[in-house]
Amino acid sequence: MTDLTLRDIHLSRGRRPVLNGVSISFAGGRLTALIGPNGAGKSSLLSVAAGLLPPDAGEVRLGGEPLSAIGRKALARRRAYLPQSPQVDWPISVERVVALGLTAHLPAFGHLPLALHGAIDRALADHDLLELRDRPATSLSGGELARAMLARATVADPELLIVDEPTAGLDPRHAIDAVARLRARADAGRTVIMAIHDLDLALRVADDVVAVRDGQLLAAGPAAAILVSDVLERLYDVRARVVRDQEGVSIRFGR
Ligand SMILES: Nc1ncnc2c1ncn2[C@@H]1O[C@H](COP(=O)(O)OP(=O)(O)OP(=O)(O)O)[C@@H](O)[C@H]1O
Repeated sequence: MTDLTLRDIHLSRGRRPVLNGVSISFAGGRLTALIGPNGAGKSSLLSVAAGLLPPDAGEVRLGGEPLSAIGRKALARRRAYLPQSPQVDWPISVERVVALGLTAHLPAFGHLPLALHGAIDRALADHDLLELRDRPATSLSGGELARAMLARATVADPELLIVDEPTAGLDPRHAIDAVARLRARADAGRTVIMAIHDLDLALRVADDVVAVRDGQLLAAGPAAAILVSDVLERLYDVRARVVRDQEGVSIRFGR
């Protein structure tokens, strides 16, 4: 299993400091939820963790190796990243969108190897996309496109999976299915990190929670220790109550 470690990360965007000395380790085989208010720096942190945005200072290591020392193709084979608002700019089929997630595993020329067809079929089925496989991705609804993009990010079963708001735009059934599949990937030994605003879903599946505010870590640890009133009130500046009943645990916010 592969750990991802960030050490003393500093990042400015448009001259504004957005990450100020973030150090954190994401353990292999665990699902970590990254939470925090709008503009806290979650997406920036995930982009740095994925090796897509070089930090101004600090270092990211994957399995002990600096990301900067891992070749681009090798990194593309080992990690997948789902951006916050993915887009498709031209009308390729849903099946082709999902197949793009296998690009780093393909020979440079020739047909898609038969062995990879099964992975595409599984990803389409997992994300309830079988009936949409031949539709142009540009014709999908917001939630359907979000599912196609999640299928693309997961089709190669990467050892490091970084997803930015994977449930945004999904209805309750698809959102629950999506986080359950992320949970299953962590159970299979992958390192899974998701930024998420739906804390009830985070409570349901996350092993660990990392709370970020103003570009700094406010708290990090096991989900049950971080998703508590005191931490959530300091994180979001609203009243927060963790409610336990026969249905399970949920979080209620109020002002
Ligand atoms: N391309 C950019 N240029 C300049 N500033 C940026 C850029 N992208 C993000 N920022 C700023 O960086 C800060 C952190 O943004 P980031 O997207 O990482 O926050 P976030 O925690 O993911 O927020 P949200 O919950 O709203 O998605 C914000 O102040 C944002 O305005």
